[in-house]
Amino acid sequence: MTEPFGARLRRAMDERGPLCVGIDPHASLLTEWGLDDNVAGLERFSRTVVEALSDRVAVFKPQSAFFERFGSRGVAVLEKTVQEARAAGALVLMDAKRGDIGSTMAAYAEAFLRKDSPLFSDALTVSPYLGYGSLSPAIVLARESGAGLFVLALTSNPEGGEVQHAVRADGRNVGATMLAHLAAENTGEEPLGSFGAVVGATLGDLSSYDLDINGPLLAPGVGAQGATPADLPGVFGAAIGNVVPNVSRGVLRHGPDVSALRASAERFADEIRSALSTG
Ligand SMILES: O=C(O)c1cc(=O)[nH]c(=O)n1[C@@H]1O[C@H](COP(=O)(O)O)[C@@H](O)[C@H]1O
Repeated sequence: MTEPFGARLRRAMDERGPLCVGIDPHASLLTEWGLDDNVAGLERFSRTVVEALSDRVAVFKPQSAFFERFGSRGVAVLEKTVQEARAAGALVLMDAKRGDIGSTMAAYAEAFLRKDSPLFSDALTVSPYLGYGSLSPAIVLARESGAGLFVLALTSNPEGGEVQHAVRADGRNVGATMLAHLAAENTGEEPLGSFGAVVGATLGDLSSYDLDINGPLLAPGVGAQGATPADLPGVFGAAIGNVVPNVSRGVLRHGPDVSALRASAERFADEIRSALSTG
């Protein structure tokens, strides 16, 4: 049986540091890299990022939309990117933010979390806003495959609050409710549960939330969205040890030069390390 995602992630974070680099081939980045905004450019971009960083970052997070915009040939590049990154020793978190009624969610789970699927990834981002229970087919298959999920709880964008801060009849807000579901999912798991939350690094002090979910906290927003590694202890408090900060454009804008990409990722990794030690 495959070792559960949470255990594999914990080891990767301990060995390599917790940085997650996003593979987000924006059209503007392809142009900045001197590449054409087409499938060949997409392929070159993704391969360069994987080759530059797969021996040093804990996790890659390819953003599916940037591949889907090229249709089936873009998805073929995504498949190759996932497979090459995993073969090179990095974990892959597929950022596809899937969410649907349970019976359809089962098919999304098959696409990304069934071990022999062409897009099988170590973990998948999912949206719980059709109700946390609608995610249950993905949770079941993730457990079976030794994969993980990252559930959108408190997102980094300013618009997220209208949904996530909404207060329920029991007085708890929606984001806090998602965190509580995840804590229940991860109960008793060691060294770390496989069911993570997405919690933006841009959100400021989150001490009113219980972030102790015994699972990873994906923290997007570092770099282009304005958060810095030094902000992380103030945002995550005692949960800092389980935070996986994501940087996409902040690193990617340094390409296509491989050593510049590496230097940028190392800088973020160093800043994160010192934030963790002071946090
Ligand atoms: O789930 C995510 O990855 C995500 C959640 C969130 O709340 N905010 C957020 O920015 N993201 C993703 O994280 C990445 C952030 O990219 P940069 O702003 O370029 O670092 C993008 O791929 C977003 O889609």
